[in-house]
Amino acid sequence: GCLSLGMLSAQEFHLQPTPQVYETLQDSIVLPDAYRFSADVEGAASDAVRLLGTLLPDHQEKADFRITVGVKGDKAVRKYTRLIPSKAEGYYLKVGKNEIVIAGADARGAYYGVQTLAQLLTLPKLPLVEVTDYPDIPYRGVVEGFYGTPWSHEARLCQLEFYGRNKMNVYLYGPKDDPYHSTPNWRKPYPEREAAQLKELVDKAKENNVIFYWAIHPGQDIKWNDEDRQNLLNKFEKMYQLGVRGFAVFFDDISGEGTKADKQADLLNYLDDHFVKVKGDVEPLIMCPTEYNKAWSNVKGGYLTTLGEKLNKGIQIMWTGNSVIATIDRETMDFINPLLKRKAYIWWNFPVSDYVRDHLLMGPVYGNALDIKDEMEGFVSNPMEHAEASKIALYSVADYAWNLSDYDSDLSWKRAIKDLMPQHAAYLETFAAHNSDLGANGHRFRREESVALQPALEALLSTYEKQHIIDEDAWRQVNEECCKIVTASDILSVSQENQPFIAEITPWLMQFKLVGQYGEAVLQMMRWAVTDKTGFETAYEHAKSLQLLMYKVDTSYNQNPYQPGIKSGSKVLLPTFYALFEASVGLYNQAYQAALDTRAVYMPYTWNSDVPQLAALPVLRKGKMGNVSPSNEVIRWQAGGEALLMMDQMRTLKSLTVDLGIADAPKFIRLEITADGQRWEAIPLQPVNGKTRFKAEVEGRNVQKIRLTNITGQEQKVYFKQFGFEEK
Ligand SMILES: CNC(=O)C[C@@H]1[C@H](O)[C@H](O)[C@@H](CO)N1CCCc1ccc(F)cc1
Repeated sequence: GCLSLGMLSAQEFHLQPTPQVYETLQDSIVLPDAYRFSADVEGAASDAVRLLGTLLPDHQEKADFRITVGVKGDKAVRKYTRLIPSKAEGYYLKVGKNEIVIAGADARGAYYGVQTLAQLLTLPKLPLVEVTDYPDIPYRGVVEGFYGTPWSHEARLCQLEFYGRNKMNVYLYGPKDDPYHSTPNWRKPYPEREAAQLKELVDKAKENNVIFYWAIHPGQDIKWNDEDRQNLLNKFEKMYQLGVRGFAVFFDDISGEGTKADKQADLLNYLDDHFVKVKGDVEPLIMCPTEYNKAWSNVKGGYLTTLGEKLNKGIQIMWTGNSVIATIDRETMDFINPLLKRKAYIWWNFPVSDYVRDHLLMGPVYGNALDIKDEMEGFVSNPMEHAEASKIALYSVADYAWNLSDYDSDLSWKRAIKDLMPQHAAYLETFAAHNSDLGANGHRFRREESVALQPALEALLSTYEKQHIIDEDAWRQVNEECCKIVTASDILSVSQENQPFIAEITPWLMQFKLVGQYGEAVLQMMRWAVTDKTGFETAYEHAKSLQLLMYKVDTSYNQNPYQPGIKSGSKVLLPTFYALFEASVGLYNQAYQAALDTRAVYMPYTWNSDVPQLAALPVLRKGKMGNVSPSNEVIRWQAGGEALLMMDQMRTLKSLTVDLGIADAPKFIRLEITADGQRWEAIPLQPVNGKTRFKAEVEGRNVQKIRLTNITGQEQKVYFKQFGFEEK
C-alpha cells in the first residue's frame, strides 16, 4: 500500500510544498475529540470535507470547538472571504484556540488546505497557525512519458496519492512503450483488463484532486485523412467513457508526414472544436510538438510559429527547454513563449533515466530558475521507470512548482528523503548523495555527486598523489563515510519501510555496498603501502576481489540493450578510490621492488573523437564484447570528423557492427582498422538487415585501432544507434 507521512518533530517541521505565507503562533492546542462541524457538505468543498473526514475522529454536534470548511461564496466561510487569496487553488487555513478554518478560493484550494492541515496533524501538538497559500504554476505534476518498462498499476495508484499530498494537480499518462498509446495500436481500444485499470486510475486521480490526462502518440503512422481523424476521436471517446477528462496529443520522436505543423494544428483544433468544446467537462487540450526543444528546432522552418499562430489559444504546448534534457531559465522561456504566442507548458526531462539506464538519479532538483513563475503554464516531470525512487525528485518538483522564490533545492531534497523513508532517512540520504549523476551520456547532461565528501576526497587524493603522504583528517572522513555506506546499504536492503522502493534499488544497494567496502580496502592499502608488506598484500587482494565483485554485479543485473548494468558512486567516489588504488600500488612497487598490476579498472578500450557529441559517449565492455553506448541525440558529424576506438594492445576481432540510423551509411562514413597505428585499411560495410545496420568483415583481423570518418566533405546528421565489436 501507499505510505503516509511519518511522524515529524516540531522543530524540523516544514510544510510541503513551501506555502506562500505561513505564520506559526507561539501556542499550540490539542485537538478536542468533540467539535462542531460547519460546511456546505454537498457544496464545492466536498472533496475537502471527505479528506477531512479521513483525518479527524467522528464529530459531535454539541461542542464549542468549531471546524469550518468551505469555498469562497459558501455561507459557512463568508466572514473569511477577504482572507482567501484570489488565486486558483488558493486557500486560507487557520488553526485557532477553539476553531479551525479552511476556506478555498475554489474546490481544489479547499482540498489543498486540508492537505496542509493533514501535515500539521502529524505533529505531537497542533500549532496555532495562519496560512495564506496558492500555487505559482497553474499545472504541476508528472508526465509518465519515458521509454522502458511502464510503471505498474500498483505503482501508479501510489503515485496519485503522493501527488494529492504534494499538491501536484496533473498526471499525464503517456508511456512511450504502451502499445495502445502509440503507433500502430493507438487506434485500438484498450483490452478489458487494461481499460478497467485505467478507470481505476481515473477514480484514484479524482480522489486526490489530480487531473488525469490520457495522451495519444499517433504521429509515426497517422494519415492526414478523415478516417484517422475519426479513429483518434473514437479512441478519445472510448477513454472519455472510462472517465478520462483530460486529453493530450504527443508528436515527439517521430519522422515523416506526421511531423507537419499545419496538419498537426488542424487536427488539434478539430479535436478542440468537436470534442473538448462539445463535451464541456474536459480540460484544455495539451500537445507535445515534434520540435520540442530549441536544439532540435529550426525557427526559420516555421514549425513552431505555425503552431503558435494556428493552434486555438486554449491549447497548451509542451517544451523541454534549450535541449532534450535541460534546466529551465528565463532565457529559455524568452525564446519559446513568443514563438508559441502563449506560455509554454514545461515537460522537464528529469529524473528520467531511459538514456542512462544503469544509473539512478537520486540527487537534488536544482538548476531551474526561481524568477520565472509567470513564464510557464505548466511544469511536469518525466520520471525514471523506477516509480518509488523517482519520488525524491518529484517531491522537490512539487515544491519548486508551487512556490519558486522560496525553493531551496538542498532543504527540499532532505525533506523528500524523510518523506520517502521517515525511519531510515539517514541511511537513504547516504545512498542518495552518492547515486545522483548520470555518467557520460549523449545528452551531456550531468549532476553533482558526493558533494559533502568531495573536499575530503580531493584532499586525500592530491596529498597522496603529490606528496605520497596521508592527509589524516581526510582519511578519517572518507573512512567514516565508507563505513556509513556499508551500514546504510545493508540496513536499506532489508528495510520493511517501503518494500516496493527497496525492490527497485536492490541491485544498486548491492553495488553501493561493494563501493564502500572497496573504499575501505583501498584506505588500508594506503595505510600499509610502505609500512606493512603483508598487510598491504592482503588489502590489495581484497581490493582486487571487490573490483571483480563490482564487475559481476554490473554484468549480471539490469542487462538492458541500451545502458546495461548497475553503476553507483560513478562520478566522484569510485574514480577517487581507483586513483588511490593505483597510487598506493605504485608506492608499494617502488618500496619493495615489486611489479603488482597497478590498473584498478580493467578497461582495454578507449574511445574518443573530434565530434563533440560522439566524444561524450561512454564505451562499455562485457566479456569479449565491446560497444559504445548508443546516443539518442541527432549527431551533427562535421566533414572529416573522426571517431577512434583504441585497444590497450593488439587484439584479434571476430565481428564488428555499425548502425548510424541511415540506410546509406557506407556513402558517408569510412571504417578503417590498423594493427600498428600507422597503416590503415578500409573495411567495406555490408548491409545486415536491409535497413540501417551494417557489419564489417573483420573475422581474424589483428587490430589496435578502429576509425570512423565522415568522408562526404560536409556535415552529416546521423544517429549513433550501435557501434559494437567482439574479440575472438
Ligand atoms: C518531450 N519528449 C521527449 O523528451 C521524448 C523522449 C522520451 O520522453 C524520453 O523519456 C525522453 C528522454 O530520454 N525523450 C528523449 C528523446 C530521445 C531521442 C533522441 C533521438 C531520437 F532519434 C529518438 C529519441
